[in-house]
Amino acid sequence: MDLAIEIKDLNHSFGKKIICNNMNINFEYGKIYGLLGRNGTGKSTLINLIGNQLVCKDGEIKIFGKTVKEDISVLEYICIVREKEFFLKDYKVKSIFNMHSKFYKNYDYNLQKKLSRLFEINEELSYKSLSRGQKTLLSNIIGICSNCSITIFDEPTVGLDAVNRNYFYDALIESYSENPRTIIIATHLIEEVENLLEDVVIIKDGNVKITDSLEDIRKKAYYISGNKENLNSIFELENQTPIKRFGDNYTYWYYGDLNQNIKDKMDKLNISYENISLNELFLSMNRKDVALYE
Ligand SMILES: Nc1ncnc2c1ncn2[C@@H]1O[C@H](COP(=O)(O)OP(=O)(O)OP(=O)(O)O)[C@@H](O)[C@H]1O
Repeated sequence: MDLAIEIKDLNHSFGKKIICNNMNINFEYGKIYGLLGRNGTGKSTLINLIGNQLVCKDGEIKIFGKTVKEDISVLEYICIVREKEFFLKDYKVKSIFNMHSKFYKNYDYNLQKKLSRLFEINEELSYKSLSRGQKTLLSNIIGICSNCSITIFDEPTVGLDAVNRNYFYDALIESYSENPRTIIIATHLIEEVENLLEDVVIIKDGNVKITDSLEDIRKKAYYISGNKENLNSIFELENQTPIKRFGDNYTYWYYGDLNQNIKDKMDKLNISYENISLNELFLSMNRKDVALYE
C-alpha cells in the first residue's frame, strides 16, 4: 500500500523536554488512524511537524514520498483541523468557508451546505458569535469538505455534545466511504472512535509504543492473571505496574501473540488470560500507582 506519511528517525525537543525520541511511523494511504497518547505526550507537536508548522530539524518526514524541503507543494495534500483555530473573529462563517474552499482544490461546497444544515450552523453569523462547540463544528466541516488526501483532526470533538459527536463521526465515515483518503484522529475519546479506526498509533515517552491494525490489537491485547512468580517465569513483568492485586494473585496487561505453546505453559501454571479492548489496553499501558494520601 502507498505511504501517505513516512516518519523516519524523528527527534524533537522543547528545551530539555524530549517530545519525539527517534520516532518512526508510517501512515498508509486510504486508512483511518487513531493517534493516541496521554495529555502532553506530543500528539499536537507531531501533527505540527507533519504539517510543517513546526520545522523538522532532526529526522525525516515524507509526504507521498517527498519531504517539504524537496517539494513544498506536498503541503497541499494536508488539511489539519485543530481544536483551537485562529480565524478572524469578526469574519462571517460563510467568508471563512469561502476562504477555505479556495484553498483546497477538491473542496466540496455542496457537502459544506448540507453539514451546516445538519449541525445548525448559521453561515451569516460572525465567528465570534459561535459557541465553543459550534466553532469546533465549523473547523470539522472544513476538514471533511477539504477532501484532502491527508486530513488530520486534532481533538475534533472538544465541546461537542453527544448528538453532534455522533453526527460528526457519521459524516466523516460517509465522506471517507465516498472518497477514501488518509484520516488521522488524535483523541482521548477512545471508546467513541474505536469502531471508526482501522489502524492505531499509541505514543508514550517520546516514542511509538504500539502501531497495529485495530483488528490485531483486539487479538493481541490481554489481561493475564495468576501467581506473580509463575507469571514472571513466562513474561517479563518486573517493571510493569499490576492492574490488580488480590493476595498472591496479580493481573497485568500484555500485548503480543499468545501462541499455543505459551497458552499450554500458562494452563499448567494456572495463569488465566482474557482479551481486552483498545481502551482497556490504553488505560493499562498508562497506569501508575497513585497514592494521594499516605
Ligand atoms: N511551543 C512549545 N514550547 C514549549 N513546550 C511546548 C510547546 N508546545 C508544546 N510543548 C510541550 O510539549 C509537550 C507536548 O505537547 P503537545 O501539545 O504536543 O501534547 P499533546 O499530546 O497534543 O497533548 P494534549 O492531549 O493535552 O493536547 C507538552 O509538555 C507541552 O507543554
